[in-house]
Amino acid sequence: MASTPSPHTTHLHSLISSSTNHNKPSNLSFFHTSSNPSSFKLIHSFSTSFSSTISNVLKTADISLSRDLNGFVSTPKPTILVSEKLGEAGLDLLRSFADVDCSYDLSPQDLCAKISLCDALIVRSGTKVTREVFEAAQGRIKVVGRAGVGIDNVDLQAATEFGCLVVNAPTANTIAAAEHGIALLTSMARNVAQADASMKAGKWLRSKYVGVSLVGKTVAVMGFGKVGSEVARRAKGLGMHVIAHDPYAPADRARAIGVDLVSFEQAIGTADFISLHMPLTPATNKVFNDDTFAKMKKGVRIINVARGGVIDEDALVRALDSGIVAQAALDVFTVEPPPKDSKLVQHENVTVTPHLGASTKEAQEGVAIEIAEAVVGALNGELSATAVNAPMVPPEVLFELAPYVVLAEKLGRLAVQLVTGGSGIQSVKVVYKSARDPDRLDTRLLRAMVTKGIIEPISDTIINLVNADFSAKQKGLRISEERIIVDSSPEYPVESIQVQICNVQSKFASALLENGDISIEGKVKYGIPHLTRVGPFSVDVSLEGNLILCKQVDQPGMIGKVGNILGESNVNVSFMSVGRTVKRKHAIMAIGVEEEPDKDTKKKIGEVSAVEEFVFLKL
Ligand SMILES: NC(=O)c1ccc[n+]([C@@H]2O[C@H](COP(=O)([O-])OP(=O)(O)OC[C@H]3O[C@@H](n4cnc5c(N)ncnc54)[C@H](O)[C@@H]3O)[C@@H](O)[C@H]2O)c1
Ligand SMILES: O=C(O)[C@H](O)COP(=O)(O)O
Repeated sequence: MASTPSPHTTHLHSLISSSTNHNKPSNLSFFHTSSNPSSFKLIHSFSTSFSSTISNVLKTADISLSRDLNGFVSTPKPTILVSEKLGEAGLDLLRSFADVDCSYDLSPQDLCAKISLCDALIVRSGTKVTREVFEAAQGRIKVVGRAGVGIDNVDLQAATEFGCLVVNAPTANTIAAAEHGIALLTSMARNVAQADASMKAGKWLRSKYVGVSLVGKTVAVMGFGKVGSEVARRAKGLGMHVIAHDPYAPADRARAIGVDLVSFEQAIGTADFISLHMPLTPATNKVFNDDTFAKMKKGVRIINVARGGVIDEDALVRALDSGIVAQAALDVFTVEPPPKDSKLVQHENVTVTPHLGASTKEAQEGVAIEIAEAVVGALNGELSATAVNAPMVPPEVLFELAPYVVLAEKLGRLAVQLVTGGSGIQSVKVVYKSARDPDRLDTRLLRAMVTKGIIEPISDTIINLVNADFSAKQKGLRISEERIIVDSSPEYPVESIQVQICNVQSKFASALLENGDISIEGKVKYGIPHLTRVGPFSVDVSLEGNLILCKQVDQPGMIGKVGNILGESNVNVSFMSVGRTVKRKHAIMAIGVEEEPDKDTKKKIGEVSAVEEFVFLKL
């Protein structure tokens, strides 16, 4: 195991892959700025120099998975523990390669007892792969395979710390989940489950179970990803009007199937049915709560085949009791299985299924094959396209790039927060200014970090060096790169990094360039990442804590006014910088703050007469 990582190396650890695939072309492109003779063009598949750099890194890394796996592969037969039911085709594939131990329904203690004898573990959503499991494995376990999409039952941080690769099977159960969503939608609308139960209890209640029709009704699909878009397609086939909310879905993908992308408020305020398909992330945790139920159309019907945690379940019971929500159909729960006396499960207007979304024969066979291939490949030391974490690598390996790695992620994270919800991000450009010869500057790690910064806040996928390009492609996100050679010291790998998000609307119009792209730029100064440009405005603040960007009329006293408001609310200002394009016209202030200002404080800043716009950004 590696020595304790520094904050910088933690980022590196999270990005280093287990091995590299020299054959896999990347979607990376470098573009030429013809006006600038020192820039260069390379429509790129991984360059030889790059591949060998990474490869060498992995070969020399004491704890690289490559090396662990190479060592492991030389042992006669690995052991794979399968802790939940897996399709036979997947099991056959595993058995042809390893000793397979199918032990279902293990207690946490039994799992911990077995794990030190296993090289890989395959689970579904029912097994909690906790830090204790990795501790108990005593370094033997190399791969955890999640036979499905959601990886919220695996402690990814612990897996990464213990050098264990986690892979999932993200595509094989999409249709099954979408079909289950539609099954719940239609059966809920016609009270199928309730009517069935009443008949089995000897009753014949024709007038009690009059349903509602679907044709012409509006369904809001919340989360327009793989499952959401398939649900939308099917709902259109039922004659429904389909709208969707997904701040990060491309509008043209929605348009192609006749779906309007709308804001969260519009979606929940106009829909007759709301179908949930977003991942469980800190941003979506309990996003359906008392406040949001109150904004819904009275009598709305809710379907959840995503994750229980996106709904505040107590609030849903209240909304059902008050009639705001007429019915709910739920496949997933905050705690699974839910308590037997759960008011939600027992509610007469609620239809429930025990997390069956992915449970069709076809999906389970598909998932089993997908995960078996991924686990066997990983045990053979191959690059996995569905890796969701990465093993740790010693800090010295990419020490030089460490502060730039942090800068790249923070710029991505900041840029994505400047996008107005509903805009849909399709194209991102990363511009590196460097004095280095291009062959001596490996930007794949930096690009992966920008990708990580952009995607992680909007997804439950952990982005690393292995899966950054794959994840961007899956989300329809094109990341292009430009390198501009500048006349400075080649001692430093990068002079500046600029992140541009193309053709989107921004919450903070001052971050837009003339061509309509959001643009932010940063540098590393004394080892610390700094924000140095927002749109056309130069600033200089270190990227630590949180940030307020504020555009105001360039006049005396503005720093004091905003500073006072923050001070009165006990918000500590850590850094501050003012930039302007033309004297006495407009300026922007970049203010580093340690705490997030509360609603009132933000309101007061917005009310300062010379403040034209401002935004709070989490780093
Ligand atoms: N019930 C089941 O058995 C079952 C089966 C498959 C998938 N799932 C769950 O369904 C969900 C979707 O799976 P998927 O394969 O479609 O994933 P996906 O990543 O393809 O799609 C998720 C979409 O949600 C969007 N999103 C992120 N944050 C959002 C927000 N705040 N508001 C609205 N949209 C947001 C993303 O941009 C993305 O387009 C996941 O939670 C997954 O675990 C459940
Ligand atoms: O995230 C998923 O893939 C689904 O929730 C399916 O979970 P399961 O494998 O436990 O059925």
